[in-house]
Amino acid sequence: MAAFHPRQHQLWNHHPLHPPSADLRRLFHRLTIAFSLSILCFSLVYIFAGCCESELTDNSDVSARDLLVAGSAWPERNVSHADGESGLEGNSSGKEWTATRRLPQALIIGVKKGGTRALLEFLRLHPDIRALGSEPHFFDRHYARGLDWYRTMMPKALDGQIVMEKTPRYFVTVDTPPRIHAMSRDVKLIVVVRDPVTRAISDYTQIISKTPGIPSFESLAFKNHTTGQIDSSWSPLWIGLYAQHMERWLAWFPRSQIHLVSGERLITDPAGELGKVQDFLGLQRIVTDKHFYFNKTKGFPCLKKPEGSSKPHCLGKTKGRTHVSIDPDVIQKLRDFYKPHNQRFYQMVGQSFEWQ
Ligand SMILES: Nc1ncnc2c1ncn2[C@@H]1O[C@H](COP(=O)(O)OS(=O)(=O)O)[C@@H](OP(=O)(O)O)[C@H]1O
Repeated sequence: MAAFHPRQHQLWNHHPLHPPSADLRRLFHRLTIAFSLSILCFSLVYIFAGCCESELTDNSDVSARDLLVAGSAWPERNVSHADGESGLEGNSSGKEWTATRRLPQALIIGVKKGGTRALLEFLRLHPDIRALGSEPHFFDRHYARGLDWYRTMMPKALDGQIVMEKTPRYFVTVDTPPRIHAMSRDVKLIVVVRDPVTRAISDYTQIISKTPGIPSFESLAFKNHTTGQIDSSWSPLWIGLYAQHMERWLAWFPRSQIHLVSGERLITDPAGELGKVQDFLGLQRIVTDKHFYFNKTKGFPCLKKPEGSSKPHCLGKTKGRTHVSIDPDVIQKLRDFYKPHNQRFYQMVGQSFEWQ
């Protein structure tokens, strides 16, 4: 049997020298301390549990900041996952409990090989942006899963933060504009466009790196090499018919709701392009030239001193790689082919990109 502590005894059978009110005061005092300690313990458990949860969920979709801290390359994922967290703790200053998963208010819809990853990763430095790191391919591949599924893919965001994702294939998928319109007629759309000839070579460089031994660029680009007839149905060339794709978007969204980023200027003047994107999104210009430096070895702008790290960082090896070499005659034929398409595109969007 447990011994009865004399002090406990004292509490209930008060000493004749101590009046009952003094005992009660002491009891009250002890209860107050015990209560405060239990609140403190509870809060600590809650805080630590919260931290662990965000660490675990962030693993499935590593944020630029996480990778910068970890010292590895930026992610290039095509795999979607419900826990697409990205830098929540960085952006929300420990306010996770008020953050919710919402449908995106802004989308980077294209173009493939335009510089979409660089744009997304640079935008993610903005505290008012919460962006999914992977490409969810909801409107082009997973639409049947429904908007609730899509919402669960999104990172948690606080009120006032803009939720966004990038899937470059949206730009060229016929069903996508009406589907996005059905989700939100106010969504802001961003397209990074790049010289369609360079873009096609970049695309082919990636394809051949994944499927070595495929036919040469030339044999795929021409229906008939001798007559010089271009095969514009070949995906790397077809994607570059920007006017054709843009026309479908403009049937659903006003021009003012679509912002075009120059893929070329994103490389030569990332801060300038980022400034315009932040204006378009109605955000304060927080990502500025202070964030970038030009890495001569890589030949691309990289992040100078990202938040949470003292080390500069560049995009991974598959971004900004050496292109396969193409015969200058073939390049000229492609330039001639794209010329009228580019002119139509400039007229349609009221903006020139000065591709040759
Ligand atoms: N800062 C920086 N660092 C590295 N690369 C940069 C950067 N800014 C733009 N780019 C260009 O981005 C091209 C890849 O485009 P995407 O990210 O849209 O490709 S993808 O569609 O997601 O596969 C990639 O194409 P390639 O040069 O052909 O590799 C780059 O030219």
